[in-house]
Formats: sequence, structure tokens, C-alpha cells
Amino acid sequence: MELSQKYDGKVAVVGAGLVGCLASLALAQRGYDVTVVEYRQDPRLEDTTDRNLRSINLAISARGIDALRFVGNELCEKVLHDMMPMKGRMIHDIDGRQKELLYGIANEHINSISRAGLNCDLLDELDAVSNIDICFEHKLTRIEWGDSKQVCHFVQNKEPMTFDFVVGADGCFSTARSQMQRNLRMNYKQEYIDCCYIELYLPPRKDGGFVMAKDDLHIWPRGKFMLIALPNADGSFTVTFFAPWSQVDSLVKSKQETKNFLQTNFPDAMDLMGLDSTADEFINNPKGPLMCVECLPYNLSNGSAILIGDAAHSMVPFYGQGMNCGFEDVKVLMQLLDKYRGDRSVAFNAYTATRHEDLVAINKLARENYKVMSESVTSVWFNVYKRIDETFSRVLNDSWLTLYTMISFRADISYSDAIRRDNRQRRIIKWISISSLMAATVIACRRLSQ
Ligand SMILES: Cc1cc2nc3c(=O)[nH]c(=O)nc-3n(C[C@H](O)[C@H](O)[C@H](O)COP(=O)(O)OP(=O)(O)OC[C@H]3O[C@@H](n4cnc5c(N)ncnc54)[C@H](O)[C@@H]3O)c2cc1C
Ligand SMILES: NC(=O)C1=CN([C@@H]2O[C@H](COP(=O)(O)OP(=O)(O)OC[C@H]3O[C@@H](n4cnc5c(N)ncnc54)[C@H](OP(=O)(O)O)[C@@H]3O)[C@@H](O)[C@H]2O)C=CC1
Ligand SMILES: Nc1ccccc1C(=O)C[C@H](N)C(=O)O
Repeated sequence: MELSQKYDGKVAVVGAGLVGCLASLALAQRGYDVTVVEYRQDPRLEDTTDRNLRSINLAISARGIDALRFVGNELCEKVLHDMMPMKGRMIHDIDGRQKELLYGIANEHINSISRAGLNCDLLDELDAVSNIDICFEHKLTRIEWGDSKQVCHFVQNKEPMTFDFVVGADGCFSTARSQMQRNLRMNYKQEYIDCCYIELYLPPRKDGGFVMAKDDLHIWPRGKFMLIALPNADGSFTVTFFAPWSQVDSLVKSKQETKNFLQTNFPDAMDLMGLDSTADEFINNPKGPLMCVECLPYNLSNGSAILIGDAAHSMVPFYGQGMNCGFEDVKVLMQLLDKYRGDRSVAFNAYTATRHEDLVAINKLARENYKVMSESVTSVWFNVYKRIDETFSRVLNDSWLTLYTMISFRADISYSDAIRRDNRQRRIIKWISISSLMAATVIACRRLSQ
């Protein structure tokens, strides 16, 4: 897509991950001369050895899709070709019974997509744009900040490069961020949560079919720990186990104990996955830490640098929103650049001023969703509340929307507005419940006294 507004400048996008790729395409459309500097090798090379083996698939929903469309309809169609719709949570109880809880009232769905596939497809798009250069195996180590020129330094004797500005999209351990911190009073918070994740695998049937419903996100909620499974286009599922570190540490000491644990808590999943091989994977696969990162501001005030994606706001994965939010960052930033006709200083400052509230909101929701997935989905009150909430939504249409719908299916409602609207709705439901209870008590008392 070509835009009529064009701006001048040479920009370094640090990181060719999901968010860095989308940002590069959007910046190139606006006329910038884009150089993407990426630490890793090109993931499309067959002999790539440092391919990321974690978080094989991701859930993409309205905000991510809307941001991709903002950059280009055709791009969006191309890169989302293989996604698998998931219309609800399929809850597996300890006896293997399954119950589906739909995400939306109008058959809305989130979608499972391969992380590597999406990243490679986006990189192919970058290759096709003349004003984008990609430099793989360029690990940023240091930035010399100047008034108008920023000099980026890399490892392994790679030549330094000079840019007008830098977009930091280098993930949760961002070097761009730590370099900005040397030039800016940036508040920064990093917190590991007490939860470890292990990725496991559920293969397809021999004929390539799915062994469980393919259009749901499967959950085995067990209180402090849980197993989840997202479908892949080839008939397999990527299964992820989440639990406190102490529990994982004690389990992996003994294969027999691991087997007992898996068989006791997830018998139906083990029938499908194979107990012995899953226990081996459980013990040997990488154990991932989970953390939240928040910082403020996101930019240098003279317009020479800005942070987007996980570099600015890494969140725990439980709402499936990290990448979606990072893609939305790109859209919001481009809208501001267009609004201020390429005045980076004004646009970047406006970004920090307006975006922070939403980023804090989704970070908090992401943390809270662990309890929802691992525990609340099995509670009577959660299910009664869901019914009431959805009934109001059916009757009142757009003026009442469930929180999940606002976050996952409505890109036009900001994260912070979604929380505000949900809080108001909760107060109304609470008030109606209390009033109904009081009315019922009064009626019962009257009847008894007659
Ligand atoms: C288990 C798990 C499940 C998840 N599931 C979902 C989900 O379902 N839905 C969702 O929306 N999000 C999900 N997320 C979050 C999602 O993975 C991230 O939000 C997303 O990958 C962020 O993209 P990014 O481009 O900002 O960062 P990254 O994907 O980390 O990309 C950063 C890039 O920068 C490069 N880099 C790093 N340092 C340097 C350097 N010094 N110099 C040059 N390059 C550098 C890295 O090599 C990398 O390629 C999940 C995360 C985890 C851990
Ligand atoms: N919010 C969360 O809880 C988490 C989010 N993520 C996000 O998921 C995506 C994919 O992650 P993935 O590729 O597996 O990330 P990795 O764990 O592979 O980390 C990416 C790079 O960051 C550096 N790094 C790793 N751990 C540390 C550390 N403790 N301190 C400093 N630097 C570190 C490493 O660089 P080097 O080789 O130089 O050491 C590594 O190559 C990323 O967006 C990441 O931001 C990932 C994990 C948790
Ligand atoms: N992709 C994920 C990865 C890890 C943990 C959860 C997700 C989800 O997407 C959860 C979904 N949004 C849910 O609320 O059921």
C-alpha cells in the first residue's frame, strides 16, 4: 500500500521479530529509509540453528488483525492464511469430561497461528520493499545518542551504522531500552511471576486429522497449575503446561513422579499424547520464565527513539495479547505520525502520553487471566456471571459488551476503556443481584408472616 504522506529520515528498527517486521513495513510506506538490525540468523534459512523452539503458536485476535489490515489488506490476507479459529475454551475435567465455554455471543473467535510461519511470512514481505534493508546477525550493543544522528554499534566487528532515529522492537530484554535509559529518566519495572511454562506436543492422527476439537482452545484447569492446547494447521496441538516453579522443580527430579502426576491430573490428555514420551518431554524441554515489564516514557523527547512491542511492555501470555498489543502499538504510532505530519518529536511524545494507560491495563488483565483460566472457569459463580453478562449483551447490543469481547474482538475499544466499561457493568450486576436478593427476602418474609 502506498501512502500520500511521505516523510524523510533514516530509521533503524531493532529486532526483526513480529512487531519489528510490521513496524518496518509501516515506516517504509511512509517513505522512511528503513534498516532492520536483527540479532539472530535469518529464520528462513534451512540451516538455521538458533530457531526459537518456544511458544510455537500464538493466538491472534481483532487488535492484531486490525493492525495488519491497517498496514495492508493484501498483507493481512497473505500472512494469516494458515490460522485456526478457536471459538471457545474447551474445559477438560479430571474425569475426561469436556465442556465448551464460547468466547463470544456471536460466534466470534480468536485464532491460532504459527509464530515461525507468521514471522517468516512477514520477513518475505519486507524483502519485497525497496526501502527496507535487513541485516541479520547484527546484535545491537550500544547507541551513541546525538541531537540529530544516532550511531548504533553491533557485536562481532560489524560496522557501526548512523540513523536519524531508532525504533526499539527487540523484545523483553531490549538493548534499545537499556541504551535509552542512559539518556533519559525512564521508570522501569520488571517482575518475574512464580510460574514456569513447558511446551509439549500432541501429534496429529495418522491420517493428519485432529484428535480433539480443532476449533477450541483446550484447558485442563487444576487450580495452581494447568495444561492448555492450541491447534496447529497440520493436525497437531501445541500443549503448554503452566505451574509454580517449586512444583516443576520437584517433579522433574523423578520420571516416575512426573508420570504419576501427569496421569493423575490429565488422564485424557495422556491417553492422546502418550504418557512415557510426554514425561520425557516434560523433564527435558526448556523451562520458560514469565515476566512483566513496564516502562515510562517510551521515547526520547527529541524524536530520536521510541520503544514498541515487548521491549516496551512485556506481559505474561495468559490473555494471548502480547503480540496483538505490539501490533496495535504500530497502528497507534503510525496514526500519530500521520496526524502530526511526520513531526517525530510531537508524535512520539503524544504516543507516550496516550498509550501508557492502555499498556498498563492489558498488563494487569494478562496477569489476572491466569486465575480465570486455571481456576475460575470451573466455578459456579463464574459461569452464572458469564450467563448474566452475556444475556445483558444480547439484549442491549453494543451498549453492553463482555470484557473478553472488548479485549479480543473489538479493536475499536481501547484496553483501558474496556476495563472502565466492565467495572461499570460489574457494579450494575452486583446492584441488581443485591436488589433481587433483598426483594426476594422481603417477599419471602411477607409470605411467612401471612
Ligand atoms: C509462552 C508464550 C506464549 C505467548 N502467546 C501469545 C499469544 O497467544 N498471543 C499473543 O498476542 N502474544 C503471545 N505471546 C507474546 C508474544 O510472543 C510477544 O508479545 C511477541 O513475540 C512480541 O514481539 P516483539 O517483536 O515485540 O518481540 P520478539 O518477538 O521478542 O522479537 C524481538 C526480536 O529482537 C531481536 N533482538 C533482541 N535483542 C536484540 C539486539 N540486541 N539486537 C538486535 N536484535 C535483537 C530478537 O532476536 C527478536 O527477533 C506469548 C509469549 C509467550 C512467552
Ligand atoms: N512476558 C514473558 O513472560 C515472556 C515473554 N517473552 C517474549 O516472547 C518472545 C519470544 O521469546 P524468546 O525468543 O523465547 O526469547 P529468548 O528467551 O530466546 O530471549 C531472546 C534473547 O534475549 C536475551 N535474553 C534471554 N534471557 C535473558 C536474560 N535473563 N537477561 C538478559 N537477556 C536475556 C538472549 O540474548 P543472549 O543470547 O545475548 O543472551 C536471547 O537470545 C519475545 O517477545 C519475548 O519478549 C519470552 C519469554 C517470557
Ligand atoms: N494464547 C495463550 C497462550 C498462553 C496462555 C493463554 C493463551 C490464550 O490465548 C488464552 C485465551 N485468550 C483465553 O483466555 O482463554
